[in-house]
Amino acid sequence: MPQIVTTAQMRAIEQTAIASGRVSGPALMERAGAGAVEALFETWPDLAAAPGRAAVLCGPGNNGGDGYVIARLLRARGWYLDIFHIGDVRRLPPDAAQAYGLWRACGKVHSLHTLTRIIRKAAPPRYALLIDAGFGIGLSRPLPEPLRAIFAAQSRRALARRVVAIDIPSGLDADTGAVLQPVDAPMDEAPACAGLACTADLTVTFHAAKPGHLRGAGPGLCGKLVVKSIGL
Ligand SMILES: NC(=O)C1=CN([C@@H]2O[C@H](COP(=O)(O)OP(=O)(O)OC[C@H]3O[C@@H](n4cnc5c(N)ncnc54)[C@H](O)[C@@H]3O)[C@@H](O)[C@H]2O)[C@@H](O)CC1
Ligand SMILES: [K+]
Repeated sequence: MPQIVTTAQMRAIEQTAIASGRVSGPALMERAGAGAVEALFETWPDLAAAPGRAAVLCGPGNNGGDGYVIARLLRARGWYLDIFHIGDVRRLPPDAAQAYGLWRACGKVHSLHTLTRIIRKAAPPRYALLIDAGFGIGLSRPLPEPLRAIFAAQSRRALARRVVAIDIPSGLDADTGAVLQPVDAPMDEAPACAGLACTADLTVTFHAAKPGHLRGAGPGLCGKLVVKSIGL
């Protein structure tokens, strides 16, 4: 596997593999989800031994699809899952929609606003794990406000004991390592405190690291970086 690929190179590698008929998009997504679960249990064996409760943030693209695969695999291992979808599930792209459909045979999906209400309560539930499958290499603009409030709360460890980011922490540009800043972002706060990006303890990426994991704000937001093969 190469050590670093840009987002354009990653998309080209995936498209070539899919076009050759060697693998399908949904199969790649299954491999990504399985790789993420493997990495998190390798990193935290205590979580493999004692299933707990996890919150999964699922975004509007294929990163969200990875989240639905992971939720299904964790449920099969005895975890309780609270799934929060960012956006409208009816607009998911095809591979992610398929992963969503398979999850819906196992459990419910809540809107992101439900989690916003939970974090406003005096004593929010502390999840064993927060899974950030919000945005991956397709992030194109600053994070929406409700998600920023959730990541700001998590920067105070208010929500979960551990955070795993799928492919890249949401809010971080995978090519540049920059945190995308909205015009109303507070200038005097660090990106994590302002919720402009997810601060992870573990980031699981696929095939190869992306430049943004290793540059700029990347190392500070990714935590431990694990690269998993998806057979490309
Ligand atoms: N079959 C596949 O396509 C596979 C995809 N993979 C996963 O898919 C990811 C890439 O998927 P996508 O290209 O769909 O990209 P993303 O899932 O990162 O998100 C793209 C979507 O989010 C929207 N968006 C971007 N920034 C936003 C913001 N700030 N607020 C609201 N909406 C925003 C875009 O308009 C687009 O609809 C990878 O990072 C990886 O996690 C892996 O599962 C491997 C297989
Ligand atoms: K992510």
